[in-house]
Amino acid sequence: MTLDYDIIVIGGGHAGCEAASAAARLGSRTLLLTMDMAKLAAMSCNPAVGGVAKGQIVREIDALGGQMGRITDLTTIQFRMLNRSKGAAMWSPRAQCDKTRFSEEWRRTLENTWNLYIWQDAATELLFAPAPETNAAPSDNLPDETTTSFNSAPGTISSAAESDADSDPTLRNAPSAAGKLAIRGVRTRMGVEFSCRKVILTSGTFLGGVMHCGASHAEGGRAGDAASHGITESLRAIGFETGRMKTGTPARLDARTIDFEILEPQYGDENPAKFSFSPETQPVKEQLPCFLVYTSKEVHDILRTGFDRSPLFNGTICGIGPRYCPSIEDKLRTFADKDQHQLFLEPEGSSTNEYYLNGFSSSLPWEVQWKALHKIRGFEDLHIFRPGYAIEYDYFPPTQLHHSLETKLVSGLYFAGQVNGTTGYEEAAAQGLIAGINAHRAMKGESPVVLKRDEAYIGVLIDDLVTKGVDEPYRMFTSRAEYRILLRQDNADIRLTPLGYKIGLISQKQYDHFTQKNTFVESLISFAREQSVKAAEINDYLKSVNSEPLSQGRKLYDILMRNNVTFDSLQNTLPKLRKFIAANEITPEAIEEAEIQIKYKGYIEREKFIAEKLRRLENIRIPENFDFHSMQALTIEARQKLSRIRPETIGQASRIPGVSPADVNVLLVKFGR
Ligand SMILES: Cc1cc2nc3c(=O)[nH]c(=O)nc-3n(C[C@H](O)[C@H](O)[C@H](O)COP(=O)(O)OP(=O)(O)OC[C@H]3O[C@@H](n4cnc5c(N)ncnc54)[C@H](O)[C@@H]3O)c2cc1C
Ligand SMILES: NC(=O)c1ccc[n+]([C@@H]2O[C@H](COP(=O)([O-])OP(=O)(O)OC[C@H]3O[C@@H](n4cnc5c(N)ncnc54)[C@H](O)[C@@H]3O)[C@@H](O)[C@H]2O)c1
Repeated sequence: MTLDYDIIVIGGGHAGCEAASAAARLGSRTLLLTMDMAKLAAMSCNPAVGGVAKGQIVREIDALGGQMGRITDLTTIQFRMLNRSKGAAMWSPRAQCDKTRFSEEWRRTLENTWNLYIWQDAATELLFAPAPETNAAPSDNLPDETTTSFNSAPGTISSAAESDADSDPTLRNAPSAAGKLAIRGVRTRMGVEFSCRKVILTSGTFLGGVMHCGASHAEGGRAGDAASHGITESLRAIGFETGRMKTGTPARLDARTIDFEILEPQYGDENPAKFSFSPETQPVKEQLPCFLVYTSKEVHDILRTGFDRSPLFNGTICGIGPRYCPSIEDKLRTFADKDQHQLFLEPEGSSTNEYYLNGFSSSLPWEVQWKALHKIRGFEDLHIFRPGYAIEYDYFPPTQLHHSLETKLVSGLYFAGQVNGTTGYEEAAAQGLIAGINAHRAMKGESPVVLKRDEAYIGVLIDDLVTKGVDEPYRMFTSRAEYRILLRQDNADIRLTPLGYKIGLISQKQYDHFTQKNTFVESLISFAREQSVKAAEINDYLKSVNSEPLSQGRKLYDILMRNNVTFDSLQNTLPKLRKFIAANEITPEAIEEAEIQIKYKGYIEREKFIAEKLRRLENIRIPENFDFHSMQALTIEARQKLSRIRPETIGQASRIPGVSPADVNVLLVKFGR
């Protein structure tokens, strides 16, 4: 018996859950095939969402109509806006989550998504067929009449998506049939064969997973889960490149055995914000503290006694590890002169005694971890639920993907998440969302959504992956983005919600909420532009915030451009401002947005100008099958790299490592207008 779906998502992690949710909500009959449905969107490592640059990604996911922000809000136990003291471009929301409730909330969401079916099993083989000459038309995608379906109800597609797709530059032309093979189905460990038109592979750290703790090593996708075999082999057999990467996690500790009285607490924000732009979630009400603890020379000395048995150092693990989330043994090597490292002790939930020790990731023998941890102040009587371990797994170099996240070798096959060499829940979820959207759009014969580098961190992430590839687990940083002032967490909705609405993921209600916020922002900015303020009215206030007093009246707008001057504090001084805000019921989010737009206007305009100038290169397309080897004027290295990556535009070609400005000029002479 064969079961048929439009789209099959393999893996119910952060990427797979977003992919399945998006594809089904857009109208594709979707199957989420995952090894354990009790662990949907499981947080394999730290129970936190967001942080520097990752928080911006979560806001973007939410603005496009994804779920991660909403589910984080529903399960937050501590919220902090990191980098508040820096400029708005650096503000990064971060939430500590209740790990169990996060996963449960995802399960509730997916189980109640129409058009989405879950099957608990392991995919062991991908099934291929010869690719049609061109991308299949929607009518070719009807299920085979001879196959059996659970439910034949057709999905609905937003009409806005269909009418506007071609006029929106974000929705680029679909790649034509991506090679000689097309995906046609999946076979599972239980021997079930599913047929489908699209597959999104999101199997995370599970492919060929091997876990290490000292000399002990065992197969597994993460602690408590089996590894997954068969997929890598079936892809390698048809020409995919694969590699090995590694990552690690720290010990989990029993709160009953920690002396919290002597530890330094770290509380959440007094007025916590939240991730989702939707009014349907609220900021966390009752927060739990994290705690700071510190290693010492004594702790380091004990850890060093295990180095010869650390699989990271004795050659047992050869995969490439994350430079930016190093293990404690890596830190001792890199910073050999430091006698102390700060660690964060984070609760894993509100109804568990389990604590996560952020910064102490390790694969040292468990007894070395145990002894060293007992020397940390506050941990003298510690009980450890489980020691830290490292894991090695297969990934697929992401230069094998189009920007749509469809593979270049197999039409209809998409990769998203850690299988693409990234690390982090947020990076995975973002890719899952885009792959889900694009697999659905390809089903309908519509062009893929490709976000540009000046539109979203998600655009930067995917462009970096497919253009530059990865030589270590890729995590997002603000420094990876050229246009940080444009890509702020506060304006993710302005950047992306119109697109989310257009493609059909943002509801009318949410869109109306968004337009209302914009109206508030604009009216407040206009008010500030129009209102003059007399020196006598405001000088006392200005002195109180260490700002130069006025010698004559000025527009409110000009005063707001100064440091330390905020709408909030000005409301007490200027009754007309207070009345305007109250009469128009302007929300705190809109006030904050208006203030950021006023304060950063000059910077924002400068970045927009540069982005516009450089966009010219993004719009010059390179023909799909162009023979770069025929261009003698290019360096040999450029010819090789361009032939391998096959950039779609001159902008993308210019970002490929090894393609010089001189090579770009050669391409411009050939293809420039
Ligand atoms: C030990 C460890 C430490 C980590 N440390 C951190 C950290 O501190 N912070 C952080 O952000 N990230 C960390 N990561 C990585 C983080 O877990 C991933 O980046 C993130 O979960 C990736 O999401 P994903 O959806 O790509 O894959 P995963 O979350 O790994 O999900 C993969 C899913 O696919 C399913 N699956 C796999 N193979 C198959 C198959 N053949 N058939 C059906 N289903 C399948 C699995 O059951 C699972 O549900 C760590 C991971 C591990 C294991
Ligand atoms: N192997 C992996 O895949 C892996 C392993 C570990 C971490 N990570 C990722 O890296 C991130 C950790 O990186 P990070 O150290 O830059 O943290 P972060 O991005 O969460 O926060 C940035 C900074 O905020 C500060 N901070 C404040 N409170 C904190 C708290 N309770 N916990 C942690 N930091 C806090 C720290 O100074 C930290 O450096 C995780 O959020 C995770 O996404 C990935």
